[in-house]
Amino acid sequence: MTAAPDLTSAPREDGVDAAVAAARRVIESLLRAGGSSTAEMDRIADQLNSVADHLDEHAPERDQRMVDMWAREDFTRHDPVTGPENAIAPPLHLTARADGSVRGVLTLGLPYQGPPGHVHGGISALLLDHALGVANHRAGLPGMTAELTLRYHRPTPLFEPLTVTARQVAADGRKIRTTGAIEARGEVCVSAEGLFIAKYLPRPR
Ligand SMILES: CCCCC/C=C\C/C=C\C/C=C\C/C=C\CCCC(=O)SCCNC(=O)CCNC(=O)[C@H](O)C(C)(C)COP(=O)(O)OP(=O)(O)OC[C@H]1O[C@@H](n2cnc3c(N)ncnc32)[C@H](O)[C@@H]1OP(=O)(O)O
Repeated sequence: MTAAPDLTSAPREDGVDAAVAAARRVIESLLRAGGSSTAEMDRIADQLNSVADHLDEHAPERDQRMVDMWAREDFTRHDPVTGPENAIAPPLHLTARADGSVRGVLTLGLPYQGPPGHVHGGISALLLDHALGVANHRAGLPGMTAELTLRYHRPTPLFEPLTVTARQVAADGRKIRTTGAIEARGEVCVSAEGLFIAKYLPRPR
């Protein structure tokens, strides 16, 4: 069986992707440790600030970095859902399925908590907005989100595999209709319907 084609950038094991994976671990570890931890937080703050200082000293100008971010035709590497260069991305890795839909599996931890032990509704909305956007891209007719309607059927668990799916279902002129869902243990936790308008802002040059 051949692997499903990638629609988002698979993280590499070295370079910035590895540093970003470490940063995600730091975010989770800080939240896990919390205010009553015996860890030396003042020292940790100094260390983290010195890492950030080093990164800033070696970063390109922001305008140049924006051009770089939008130079690729296939995947974005910086976005807050799938981006291997973005430490706030879970990240979600999406692949194309033969039926035209897109699919990814991820497990969310403490940084994404809303209700006790469950995923924040805004995080579910973020995942679905992006997955619907990637489904539109895959269908060859991308657009900007004009409306996103979510139904929260049941709480979405942390610490368990979640399956995110999306597909473009109709296009009428510039109006694109796209649906998606987040499932856990085979049950739909959140479903989404989106209206997208075929338009994109110019890329930085
Ligand atoms: C260049 C592509 C980039 C490629 C990069 C390379 C690799 C990328 C690879 C993968 C990335 C894949 C996917 C990306 C993933 C996720 C994308 C995230 C999506 C977003 O995160 S995106 C940010 C949030 N999004 C906004 O920030 C939109 C703000 N907004 C606007 O920018 C305008 O508002 C707009 C554009 C929506 C419409 O403006 P407009 O001027 O173009 O169109 P206009 O108003 O003429 O409407 C035309 C017809 O749509 C109807 N219509 C319009 N809006 C409607 C609404 N809300 N409800 C119901 N109907 C509506 C009208 O009623 C009319 O209908 P009719 O023709 O029948 O009269």
